[in-house]
Amino acid sequence: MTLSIEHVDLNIKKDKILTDISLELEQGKIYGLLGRNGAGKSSLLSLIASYRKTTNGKITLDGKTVYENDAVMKHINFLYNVKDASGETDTVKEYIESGPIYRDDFDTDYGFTLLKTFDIDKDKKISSLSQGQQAAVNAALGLASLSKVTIFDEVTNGMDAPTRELFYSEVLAAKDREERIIILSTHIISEMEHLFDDIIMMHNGKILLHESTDELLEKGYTVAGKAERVRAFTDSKHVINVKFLGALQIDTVLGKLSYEEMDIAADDNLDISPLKLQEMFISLTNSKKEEV
Ligand SMILES: Nc1ncnc2c1ncn2[C@@H]1O[C@H](COP(=O)(O)OP(=O)(O)OP(=O)(O)O)[C@@H](O)[C@H]1O
Repeated sequence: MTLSIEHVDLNIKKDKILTDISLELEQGKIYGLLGRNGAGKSSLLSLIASYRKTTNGKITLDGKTVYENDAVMKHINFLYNVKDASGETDTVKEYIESGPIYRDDFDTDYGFTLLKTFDIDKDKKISSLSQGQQAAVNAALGLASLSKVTIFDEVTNGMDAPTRELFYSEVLAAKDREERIIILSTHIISEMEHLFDDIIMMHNGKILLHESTDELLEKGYTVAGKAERVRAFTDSKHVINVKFLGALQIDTVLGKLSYEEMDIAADDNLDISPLKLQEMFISLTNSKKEEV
């Protein structure tokens, strides 16, 4: 199964929201969709879910057009946080039980198991749940509908740390069990980095990069130590980020280190660590962009 996005533009009135987006997403992978506020993540996701029509270009699942095609759209599930659930009259139980009405791949038993996992009282009204509990119910709906393409747009917002951890485990299990395409858009990068097979970074309505997480993080390293020693070590290198923690300087560098350089770093008491996705994201989405 392949989800293809080909040369997609989205204009709203005179504003160019998305420009020439092309991506190919494969089954059995979790994609981390990253971008600063307003980068265009939700806009792109709403096009994949057929909530909007592309201005140009096309989106297909296994070659079949997604937009206004019920046979394809039923395989795509888009979960996002509802800002105001005060109008919801259903209980959590009724909400989960109505899942199969909307999605024929909905696993009601799994939905109830997830409620227990997330410690949600199924007899409570949706409108009476806290923000984090509503987010957990939303996540349960997305996981329990076994859609081939499952999109979670910042669904962890409001969840506490233990609930987020439980959600991450369920996402990983769902990917392995059903070989889904799972797209997670998030700002909690460092915490979710381990989930992502691939990273898609967006900036100003365009794709900045799409790479496997492993390959991306092999493109550089960080050097930490006494400021003057770090500066001397990275002087002729491609530094994309500099951070200070007290007397410690931490440089993020693109490129590979030779064995000789590693020996020099060790002699200078410098700590060399793998690249961190969050540091890379911050520097790449600064106004002054770097090529990777
Ligand atoms: N209905 C709309 N009308 C006009 N502009 C819109 C509309 N929806 C979104 N935009 C604009 O499109 C751009 C991308 O918004 P989008 O919500 O896709 O970003 P995002 O990456 O999801 O941001 P965030 O991380 O803040 O949720 C923003 O500049 C936003 O103002």
